[in-house]
Amino acid sequence: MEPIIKVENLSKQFKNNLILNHVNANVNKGDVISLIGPSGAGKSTFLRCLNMLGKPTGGKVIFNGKNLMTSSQKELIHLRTHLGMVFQSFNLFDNKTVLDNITLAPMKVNHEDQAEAEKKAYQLLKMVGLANKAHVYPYSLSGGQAQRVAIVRALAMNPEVMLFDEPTSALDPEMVGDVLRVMQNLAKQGMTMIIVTHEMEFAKNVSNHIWFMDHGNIQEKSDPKQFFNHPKTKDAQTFLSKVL
Ligand SMILES: Nc1ncnc2c1ncn2[C@@H]1O[C@H](COP(=O)(O)OP(=O)(O)OP(=O)(O)O)[C@@H](O)[C@H]1O
Repeated sequence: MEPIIKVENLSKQFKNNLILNHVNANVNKGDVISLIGPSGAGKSTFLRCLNMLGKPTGGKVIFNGKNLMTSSQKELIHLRTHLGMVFQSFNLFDNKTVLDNITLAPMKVNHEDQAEAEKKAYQLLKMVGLANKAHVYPYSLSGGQAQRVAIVRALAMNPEVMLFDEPTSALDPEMVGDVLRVMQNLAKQGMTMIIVTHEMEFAKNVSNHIWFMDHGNIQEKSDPKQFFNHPKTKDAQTFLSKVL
């Protein structure tokens, strides 16, 4: 089976700092990958390079056989709809209702008609326990609710891969479980996911691959059991001794 995403020698330089240093990785359909590592390792930068939100300075990202590095802006807008992204800070439109937040891109970019887009939005809101929030504005949502709406908004585009950038880091502790449960259900349904996270229990119990990143490279790719019980590199051992 061809990987959905192939990352080849990916580099990202900010001024004189090489933040990503020739990263290589493959993502297969159905993979649930937790990308973990110390602060400043390059995890968010890597994730943003996968969908070209941050333009890499070298290497390739091949998504379904297409090299995103050489894709035009127009192609990227289309290709990005297949790579849903959820940010730490929700990024909802404050002046639009929850329903409009969710249906905007499916109607504008995917040219769905309103009835079709709204039907799907209601189904997805129901799935995340927010069916009664369709007509409210984001300011009236808790952080946990806003993040579940952000997940629904990404799902409404029928993505093949979901990218999560520390989706629970900005939440009050009591909200974290609601969001992680939604993500766990997505994983169970077979969604291909890459999650930058500091939630080690989630990484251990839900993902089927751990990518440990430090100093701009993925230093270990393991299954969770092996990684948490027998980290191979000194950097991973040091990291785990601090976070566990
Ligand atoms: N736009 C930018 N300009 C300059 N340097 C940047 C920029 N974005 C990130 N960096 C630097 O790149 C490095 C990696 O940052 P990144 O946010 O990818 O790390 P991270 O592993 O996600 O960390 P954290 O867990 O704290 O979010 C850091 O040293 C950061 O200061």
